[in-house]
Amino acid sequence: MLRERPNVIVVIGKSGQLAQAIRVNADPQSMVFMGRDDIDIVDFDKMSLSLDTHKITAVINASAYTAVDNAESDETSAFLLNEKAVKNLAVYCKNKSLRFIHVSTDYVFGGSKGSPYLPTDDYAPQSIYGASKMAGEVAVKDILGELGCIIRTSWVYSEFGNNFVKTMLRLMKEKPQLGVIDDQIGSPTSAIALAQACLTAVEKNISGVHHFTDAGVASWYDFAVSIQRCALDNGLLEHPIPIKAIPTSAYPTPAKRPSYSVLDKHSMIDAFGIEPRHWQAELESVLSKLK
Ligand SMILES: NC(=O)C1=CN([C@@H]2O[C@H](COP(=O)(O)OP(=O)(O)OC[C@H]3O[C@@H](n4cnc5c(N)ncnc54)[C@H](OP(=O)(O)O)[C@@H]3O)[C@@H](O)[C@H]2O)C=CC1
Ligand SMILES: Cc1cn([C@H]2C[C@H](O)[C@@H](COP(=O)(O)OP(=O)(O)O[C@H]3O[C@@H](C)C(=O)[C@@H](O)[C@H]3O)O2)c(=O)[nH]c1=O
Repeated sequence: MLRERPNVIVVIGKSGQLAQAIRVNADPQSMVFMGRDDIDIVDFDKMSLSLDTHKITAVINASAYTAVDNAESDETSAFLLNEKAVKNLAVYCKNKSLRFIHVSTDYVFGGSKGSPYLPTDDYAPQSIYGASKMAGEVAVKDILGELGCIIRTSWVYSEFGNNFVKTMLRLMKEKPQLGVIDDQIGSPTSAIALAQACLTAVEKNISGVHHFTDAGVASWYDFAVSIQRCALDNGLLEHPIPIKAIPTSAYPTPAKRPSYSVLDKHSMIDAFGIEPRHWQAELESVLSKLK
């Protein structure tokens, strides 16, 4: 006897930070995770064949080209994944009347506003990564209109994959001292909290552009100092090293990053009914899992 296929939410991405965080948050029976070995989202026909094997209620796109500095010399790959693949997913969702939750970044903004960016503020990406993510957002808006949901977030970290927290912990073990930029301001965000927001967007049928980050504001230097303090408190590090606050000019990188990219979360708090926790509380939770 043929068993009826269950309805599932498809998550594009498997080994990335957000994909793994969604897996921790969600009912495994109702989710299918598709990494790059399972689906070719850059080719519409191949992608459709893979998606057609499931009975889908919604698609969450947790995939992206996220190597900010590498994107400066690999624009083609960044746009393939952050624009073309997003277009493909949006068209598929439109054709099948599926909900599409897409995740974007604070790096679509320029950084000169000086007060928290609203979901409706103008784009001014400073990097190829930011420009490619902007192109993906524009595609979702054009193709799906108010049927799509874009969640912009920033400075994501977790116990999974690669991120600033893990880089800092490694460098704090290897180096006698560190210099960390203190004139780029944003909001660190736990992937676990972001995953919950993505699932809430599906559950509550939320559409439009919303900002989700942890509460509070920090420079990368503030974040590094807190990482070291928490890691010493819970035994992840044995001894402190000096951390020097440095200007952006003292840490040259291929990609330019916004000097200020705090995101205004009011529309998200109203629509999602989520009150984000402060980033320092989230940091303690994540570091306790790394012990
Ligand atoms: N990391 C951050 O600081 C921030 C991230 N964001 C956004 O959040 C989202 C999630 O980011 P995050 O979890 O950190 O990303 P990661 O870099 O941790 O993971 C990237 C994901 O993209 C998938 N992927 C990469 N290349 C391909 C490909 N060719 N085909 C299919 N899938 C592919 C990977 O698939 P696989 O599972 O097969 O490895 C992986 O699951 C992204 O949209 C990102 O732009 C926004 C702001 C900050
Ligand atoms: C390693 C290191 C970095 N830095 C600086 C460089 C940079 O300005 C900042 C952050 O460095 P990273 O390269 O780890 O982070 P970066 O890749 O810029 O992180 C970004 O990723 C993408 C995907 C996003 O969408 C953004 O929201 C943001 O999280 O810290 C130092 O000042 N000292 C250091 O020792």
